Amino acid sequence: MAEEKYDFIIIGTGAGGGTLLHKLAPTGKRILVLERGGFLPREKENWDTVQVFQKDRYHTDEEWKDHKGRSFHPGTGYWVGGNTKVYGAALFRLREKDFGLVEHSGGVSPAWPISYKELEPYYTQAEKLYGVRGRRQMDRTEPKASEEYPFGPIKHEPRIQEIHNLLEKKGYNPFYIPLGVKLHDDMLESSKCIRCDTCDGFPCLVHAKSDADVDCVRPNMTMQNVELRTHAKVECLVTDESGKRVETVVYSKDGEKHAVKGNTVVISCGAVNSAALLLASANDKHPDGLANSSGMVGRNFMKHNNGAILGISSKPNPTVFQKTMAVNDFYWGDDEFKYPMGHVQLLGKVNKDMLAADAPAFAPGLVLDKMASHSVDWWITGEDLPDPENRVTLKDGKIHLHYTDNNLKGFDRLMKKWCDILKEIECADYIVPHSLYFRKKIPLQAVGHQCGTARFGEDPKTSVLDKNCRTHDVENLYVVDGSFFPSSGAVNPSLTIMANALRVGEHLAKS
Ligand SMILES: Cc1cc2nc3c(=O)[nH]c(=O)nc-3n(C[C@H](O)[C@H](O)[C@H](O)COP(=O)(O)OP(=O)(O)OC[C@H]3O[C@@H](n4cnc5c(N)ncnc54)[C@H](O)[C@@H]3O)c2cc1C
Repeated sequence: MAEEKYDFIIIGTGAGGGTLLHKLAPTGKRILVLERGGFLPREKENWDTVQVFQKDRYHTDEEWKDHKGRSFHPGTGYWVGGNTKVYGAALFRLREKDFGLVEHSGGVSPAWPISYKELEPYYTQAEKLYGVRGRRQMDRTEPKASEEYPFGPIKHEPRIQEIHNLLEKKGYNPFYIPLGVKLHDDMLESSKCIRCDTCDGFPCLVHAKSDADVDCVRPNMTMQNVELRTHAKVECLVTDESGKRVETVVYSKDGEKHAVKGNTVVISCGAVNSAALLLASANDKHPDGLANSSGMVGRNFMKHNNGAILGISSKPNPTVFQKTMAVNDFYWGDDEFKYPMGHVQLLGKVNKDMLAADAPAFAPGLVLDKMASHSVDWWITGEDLPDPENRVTLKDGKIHLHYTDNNLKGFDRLMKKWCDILKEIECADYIVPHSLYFRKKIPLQAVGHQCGTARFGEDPKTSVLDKNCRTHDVENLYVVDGSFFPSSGAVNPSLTIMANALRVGEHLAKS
């Protein structure tokens, strides 16, 4: 195994790793990026619902196991850009209170070691980097921002505007989803985004979605100090004799093992794979896994309580680009329930092929088509709480994921509440639960919002990373993907991962 030496080695190119590369590339330091996937191919199948949703074309065919040893296919993909290649690009800031300790009906959501104010400048940078479109001051739970969104909001289509108006009339506060989509509504002829119906959950064939590949990796990969190796899966990290520094990164490519050295090594493989990599790197000095003196590596895995519903009414819904509106009126609870409930947002428009995989429960063909053409489709998120027993382990080199639902009371109330509201405003004669979006038939598959497996904190006994996301135990090892979350809030996680990567990047660039 030939050895080469770099200033920084970044492992993984998703929301965390890709954004970090963007921050570090201008330093001129020698950077090696190792990514287990390749570039996601641009092909007609990018926008083919059957390929994407029924045949899982862009998901890994790897098998993970649940706590009973049953195999399942996780809803995750390995590409340059990571899961941002298929995400819905809803780019939210956590709420200010999410950074403190919050009492939930199901327990406590712990405080972060940094405040919202400390992360705020990096949220602003991340919104600029990913060109977020939105409008401030419509969402009452929105934290104070130092700047406007870089671009105005993506407008609702007529049916959604109608629902927006109906909700407002009832006293609710619908708002525009902050979106990382390169859409210029007023100049569609020159807009990169063509406002189509294959965005949320699909790769973007015309590269009009702001993702870590298009916005961070590609613009930097031709720089002389940056080297990207794709199809390079990191297998383990080897420390020096003291166990205090990572000396060598071992990866496999084209069936061969390679070793590289880096002054600083940053893991960003996604919360599950980063934990797996630390566990796979156990040695004499770190018998329970690298940087795991706390025993917390792999624990406190979170993925949100998620639900999707179709509100079907007699009125057709010809909306094409549907993911434009959200509601946070119940984020912190309501008059009858004093604990947090969660967040409501529109999904990308559901079509008959997305419903088809659930066909035994419904009538096929025309009926599915009719349902899809009359439905308005919603995504509900509640916070799940960190539980040390919800965890990633490795057995015989295979990922095992143990997860038991928690904190469901507020989430269930929100689901019911939202269904009642849709009926009240006559936007749903009936409601159909829709389980396809994250393929929730086997609930564990739904790992899109994975986080928490190497949380940051002040105390090395209860956390894996310090405030700067450096491992407490190994002085040149950092983690910058969703693993660092001590709690998950109830809005989509990516903007927080990106903002934090910029924050950690600044620290690394200075040091
Ligand atoms: C269908 C879907 C829709 C979503 N919609 C939204 C949304 O609208 N808004 C939002 O905020 N979030 C959304 N998410 C979640 C979002 O995509 C993730 O939160 C985010 O991508 C996580 O970033 P990350 O850096 O932690 O991991 P990832 O983005 O998953 O990146 C991990 C990277 O590490 C690489 N890797 C893994 N293991 C190794 C290894 N051993 N060696 C080398 N490389 C490795 C992977 O290939 C990948 O490139 C969605 C997710 C899905 C699946």
